Amino acid sequence: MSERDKNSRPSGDKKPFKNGGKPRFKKGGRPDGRRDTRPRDARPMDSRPRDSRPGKDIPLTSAQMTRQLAASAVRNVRIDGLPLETVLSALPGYNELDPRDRAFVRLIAATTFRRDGQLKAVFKPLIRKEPPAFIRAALETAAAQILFLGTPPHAAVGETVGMLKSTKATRGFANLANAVLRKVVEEGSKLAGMEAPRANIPGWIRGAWERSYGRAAVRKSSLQLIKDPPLDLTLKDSTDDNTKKWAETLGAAVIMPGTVRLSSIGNVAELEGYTAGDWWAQDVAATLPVRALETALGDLAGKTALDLCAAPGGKTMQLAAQGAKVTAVDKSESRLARVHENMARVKLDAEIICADALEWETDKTFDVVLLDAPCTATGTFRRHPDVLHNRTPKTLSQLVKLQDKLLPKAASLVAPGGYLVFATCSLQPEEGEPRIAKFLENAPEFRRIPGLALPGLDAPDIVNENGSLRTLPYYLEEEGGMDGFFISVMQRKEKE
Ligand SMILES: C[S@@+](CC[C@H](N)C(=O)[O-])C[C@H]1O[C@@H](n2cnc3c(N)ncnc32)[C@H](O)[C@@H]1O
Repeated sequence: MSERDKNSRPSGDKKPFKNGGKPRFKKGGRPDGRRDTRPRDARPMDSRPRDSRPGKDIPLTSAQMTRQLAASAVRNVRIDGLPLETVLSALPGYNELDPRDRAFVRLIAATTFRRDGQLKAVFKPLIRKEPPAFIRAALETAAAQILFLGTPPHAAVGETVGMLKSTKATRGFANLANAVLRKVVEEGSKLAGMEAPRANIPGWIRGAWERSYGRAAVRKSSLQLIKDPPLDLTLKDSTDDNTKKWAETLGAAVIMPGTVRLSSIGNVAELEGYTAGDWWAQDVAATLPVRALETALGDLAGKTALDLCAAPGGKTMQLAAQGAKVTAVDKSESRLARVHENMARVKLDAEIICADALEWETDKTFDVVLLDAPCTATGTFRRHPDVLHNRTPKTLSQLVKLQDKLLPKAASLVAPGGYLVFATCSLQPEEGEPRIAKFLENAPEFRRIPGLALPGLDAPDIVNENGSLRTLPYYLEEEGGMDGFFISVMQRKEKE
């Protein structure tokens, strides 16, 4: 064993997973004993189970590697509470895979999250003692391939068992995995079929949705979770003629003027119009905050607009395409890099500022302030099923507190007579109406603009009893659904 391997092996513990698969060094510490001071999402994530012993490992084949990466991704999303994309790109080996293998790893992990409740139901009668988290993830990802992705069972079982055998720390679970996965091949379809798709939504989230939107709405929405999501494109020129032209060019459906839909995501950068900057990818629901503003104002051309929390820039592009003079603020430098890229590609201008919105100071006020607030993003589960598994009631309450601070700050930057839009891509009721009610209690200079019509969108019940817009994932059901969004438009009095 090399010096490095000796150092990375936690001392005094010879049995694999004695502690349930948790890292054997102190939380926040590193195997060499020094404290890792980097932020959690900046630390490298190991694709191996954390207490594996590299010196004894057998090299993985590429097929085994894809299974190991998928299982590691599922485990790490659950344990570290980070987005799947962040976890994947931090896994050693992932970025070096060819694009097809990368897509397969992502598909396996996403399908595991989409089918969470059904997979739990499959394993319940098959596993007596809960295995460590990585082993559990390896079993679930293998079952997702067998039951939902059409992978030949012998390949899914063989590669998973081979992958477990290759590492000393997981070798002891290879026989168990082999036996359990063979049962999955025999009985899995029946067991999965007995569980309703709504069980794929974690209980605490499902309960909140059912209380707010009713059981039927949640059942219908859960059917969107198990489907491949479509791809919506927002057109820079949103006229009817241009919308029809792009629908024909791309073989897409018209969802509303300015939005066309392709039935699957594919490689966006290869589509006609991407390089020329004629459109950008954006779910139709995410376009509604700016469309609601347009309805309230009539015309955005020449108005000053502040897009607070702007990255990656979907709404900045919309505002600029409508002729507004846009200032875009976000605190994430890496996400703002995407705003710069996007604005350059679509050939639109905005002043782009990297700052914490709560601390950012300016003498200016704006005709329009759009606060697309940081939120749990549970409304985006069609494209990001991991959001249902890396959020907790604690993260929800932290985000609500942040929203309660950001709203008055955004309001302070609205000119007299100007408009304030609050939006979240969340289905959690706490991240919608109660935030507006709380804000308005202390801001009598603002009033709601209720019941905004959205021309051309064929989704009923979009305006709630308070006049806010609330979209649910099963709207546009036949066409592939839409993200869950909450949107409220308010206006500041001319004189106070
Ligand atoms: C929902 S996303 C915004 C999506 C964006 N409006 C769009 O349409 O593409 C929320 C953004 O808020 C940013 N953010 C979170 N807290 C912030 C803060 N205190 N100040 C500024 N930006 C913040 C995050 O970096 C993230 O980019």
